[in-house]
Amino acid sequence: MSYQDDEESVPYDDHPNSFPKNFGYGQYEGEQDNSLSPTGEQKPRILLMGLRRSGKSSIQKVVFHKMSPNETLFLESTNKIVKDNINNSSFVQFQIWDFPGQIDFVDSAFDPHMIFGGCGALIFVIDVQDDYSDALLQLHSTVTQAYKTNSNIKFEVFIHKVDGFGDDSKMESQRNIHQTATESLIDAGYDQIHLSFHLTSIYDHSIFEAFSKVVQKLIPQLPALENLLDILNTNSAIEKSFLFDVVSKIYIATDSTPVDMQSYELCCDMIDVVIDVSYIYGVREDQEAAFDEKSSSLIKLNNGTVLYLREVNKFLALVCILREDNFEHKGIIDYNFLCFRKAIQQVFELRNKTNQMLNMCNVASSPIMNGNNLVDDNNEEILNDEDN
Ligand SMILES: Nc1nc2c(ncn2[C@@H]2O[C@H](COP(=O)(O)OP(=O)(O)OP(=O)(O)O)[C@@H](O)[C@H]2O)c(=O)[nH]1
Repeated sequence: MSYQDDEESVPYDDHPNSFPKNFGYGQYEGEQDNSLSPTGEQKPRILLMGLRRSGKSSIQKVVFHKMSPNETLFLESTNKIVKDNINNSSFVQFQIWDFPGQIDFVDSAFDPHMIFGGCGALIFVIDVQDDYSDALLQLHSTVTQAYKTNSNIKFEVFIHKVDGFGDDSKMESQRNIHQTATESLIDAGYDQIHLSFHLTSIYDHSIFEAFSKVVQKLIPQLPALENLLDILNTNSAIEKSFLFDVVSKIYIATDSTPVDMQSYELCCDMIDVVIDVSYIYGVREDQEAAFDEKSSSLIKLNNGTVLYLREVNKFLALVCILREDNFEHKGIIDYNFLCFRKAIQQVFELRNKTNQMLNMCNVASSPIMNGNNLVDDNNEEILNDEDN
């Protein structure tokens, strides 16, 4: 068994809705692999696990590489661990490891510390269109093994391929899976393990919404971002606002009011429109990217609602939903937005400073921690040992 160090990215030109190279996630030919962020921080790792053909690679390709869902029909089975560096705005930096379905982690040949040690979240994908009893057994063994190694991991179960299911069947599958999985953990004495469940499909926005929630749990600054969005909403009569990572369309934060799926979908569609129109009409010869500080968009819906998008930085956009009447005070909204953008920059700067200081302290005082983080080289060794 070997692992592949970073994904062979699908060439961006192949996909009609793809971004140019300098706009995308992941690593491209010629770039260096680096499991550290530019500030020297160890990137959290997200593991994608589940049985064969459950849909792991499809999820990763659709969310982070703009592959259209239909193209995933032609994906070949993964036979190595595929690592993908997601290296975008400073809030969205992590590595995704896509595991082949046939790997058995309970097998003693694998060092669980190398796999689960630096892991932030473990996504276990269950194909709900198939008989999922084996998947539930594997979920149990994977989660318990991971928890024994690293109790800080967030466990996320994607009840996947729910397209074509009615609301009742979706709820029933979720109830069954939730009940069986949690009961088996409690019976085994692991009642402290918390599993989060998400109904997902690559054929609609549910996969982006679920990934948004996974990523948000890995952003320590989330409460600060939510607070800033709440303040912006209150002072600008905005009903709902999302801070989007433009490339993947996952939202890294929203205000404290509940998310309704329709609003999220509308905002995602708006991002698509803005990016597409920008790339058709907005790119000048001397420009690399069409999404810049002047990017903004306003869409009036026929129900008296307005969608308003503003660029926050190269990779982030704020998308707000508000009543048309309240948009009469556009000047105030724009002024408040500038204050919001400045505050976000300050959060970035503070985070970078803290990380640099922490790294200096770690280098000085904790060689063990560094050892634990140096997963790449060691991992290669360990997984190659399997071959021998
Ligand atoms: N209907 C439906 N099919 C899906 C969905 N996601 C993935 N698939 C299909 O499931 C099949 C397997 O997808 P893969 O992404 O290759 O599965 P995998 O888990 O990576 O498989 P291994 O690499 O063998 O472990 C493909 O034909 C996909 O098109 C979904 O949300 N709905």
